[in-house]
Amino acid sequence: MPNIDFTTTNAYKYLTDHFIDIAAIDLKALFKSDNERFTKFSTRFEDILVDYSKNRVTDETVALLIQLARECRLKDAVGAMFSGEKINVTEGRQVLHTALRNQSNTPVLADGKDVMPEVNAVLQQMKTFSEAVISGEWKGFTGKQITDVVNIGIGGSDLGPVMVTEALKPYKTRLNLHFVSNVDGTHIAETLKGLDPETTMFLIASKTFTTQETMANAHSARDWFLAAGAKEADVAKHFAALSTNSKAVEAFGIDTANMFVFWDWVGGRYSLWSAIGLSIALSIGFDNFEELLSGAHAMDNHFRATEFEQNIPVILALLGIWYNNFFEAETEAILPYDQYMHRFAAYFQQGDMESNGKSTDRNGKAIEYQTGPIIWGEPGTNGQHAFYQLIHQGTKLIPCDFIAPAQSHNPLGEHHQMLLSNFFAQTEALMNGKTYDVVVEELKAAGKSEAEIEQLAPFKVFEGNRPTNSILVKKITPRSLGSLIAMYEHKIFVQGIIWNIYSFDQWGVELGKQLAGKILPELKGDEEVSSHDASTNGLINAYKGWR
Ligand SMILES: O=P(O)(O)OC[C@H]1O[C@H](O)[C@H](O)[C@@H](O)[C@@H]1O
Repeated sequence: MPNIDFTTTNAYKYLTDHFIDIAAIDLKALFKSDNERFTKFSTRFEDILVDYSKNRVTDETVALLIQLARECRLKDAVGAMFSGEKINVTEGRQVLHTALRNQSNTPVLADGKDVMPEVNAVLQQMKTFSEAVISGEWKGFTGKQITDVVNIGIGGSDLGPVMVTEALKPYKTRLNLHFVSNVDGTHIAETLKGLDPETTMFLIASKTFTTQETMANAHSARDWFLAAGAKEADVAKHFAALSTNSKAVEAFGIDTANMFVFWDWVGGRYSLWSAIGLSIALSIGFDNFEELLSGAHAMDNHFRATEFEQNIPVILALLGIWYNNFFEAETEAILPYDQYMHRFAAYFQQGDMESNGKSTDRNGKAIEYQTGPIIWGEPGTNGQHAFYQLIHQGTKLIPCDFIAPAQSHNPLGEHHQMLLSNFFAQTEALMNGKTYDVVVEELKAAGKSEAEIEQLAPFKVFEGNRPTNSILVKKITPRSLGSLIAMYEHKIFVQGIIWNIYSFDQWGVELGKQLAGKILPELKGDEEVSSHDASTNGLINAYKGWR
């Protein structure tokens, strides 16, 4: 793996100087001076059009950013990931989620062994199982068909399946999917309220099968099931496990025939393509799940083989670095104009922030530059009526990705045109803003007095010059969604390479877990707790007094 401090490269030096020029230029002027800008700075991948022309870049910026990627030896890093090098160094693992969707079936080696036969065997098992449950051939303990499936998992064992099943709801089978993640008993209690133990199936989704939240919810689900009169032997008809940890699954009492394995070279937040995607296969049918994999595989091929100049994940990653490390933008918004994609930003909060929220470089040294951005977002148009004020007129620069399908799954009257008119209008408004002179004209036309105009005008000015990417997709289908997800995954990878961090571990989530493990037994008795700092002691003791 390359190991280069990007701030020591020539490209970084050039970009630092170049930034001073670009910071003084307005996006509108860039469009005026170049008729080819849209053609040059937009690219198509199958049914996805990525327009990055509304970014604060010139030909020179893009060329320098690509030089940066070259100096950081990005190509070698891409090769290292796909060919199964142990690039997840701190955990001693390969990073091979791309093998899970390797529909071309070419051998992929991990420790010298081709992983494809195992990958295909699990896919076959998922196909057989999901088809039996969907068709109703699979029966519950009283002989009834399964109607509802509850996926119990958290983090990467929840967010991907939730996001995809929501995004692909138009493809839904007859099964109703539910997701329980939070250890807050409310989550499982509320989910189970409407369900019938005779027709409910549980998928216990956990890479490690040791995660506290998931194990607690899995036990509660089993208690609920057994309390309905089912016997231990009936568990096999209603519980399946998705995990890398066969021993723990057996110890929990799940029939190994109902176990769907994956491997430690699949990162949790990259696992929806693995057995963790069983809830997706049940929700949209196995053929559609395969389409999702195919779409991702097509993007993998694009990422692997396309020159950086036309490589969508590479370009998006470099633009992110431009804002993060030169403009000092702290956040990035993902704004899907598609109600079905309402969990897309939440999904990439884990994908991006757990991957690149690091402050130690690959040499083990503390980092002195900015790494991963804060990712956030909500579907349009709801966001427009909530937080867009700050994006338009606040003091912070927030690069935004606008995503919209050209075709709606629900072409209801003029709804979709209204939605898309907002999608187009927002990026235009963010770029163009509104000048003082235009504001004055408008106020005059509205019959305002000179004094009123003078008083109001400053508040109505929009500076504009705010960068956006527009990602227009012909239609959100399993295939196009697969490509979109893989596009963001690879963007995250590229940024991790440039920032010289390890994107595939997540040590930062451990400390809280450890401390919770220490506090849990202290909550049991009534005695006062004094083993922590004054604040933590005070809070624990107040809780004990109130419960
Ligand atoms: O799938 P599991 O082993 O239950 O892990 C669930 C989640 O646990 C932790 O929070 C990790 O930081 C996540 O990356 C992971 O997705």
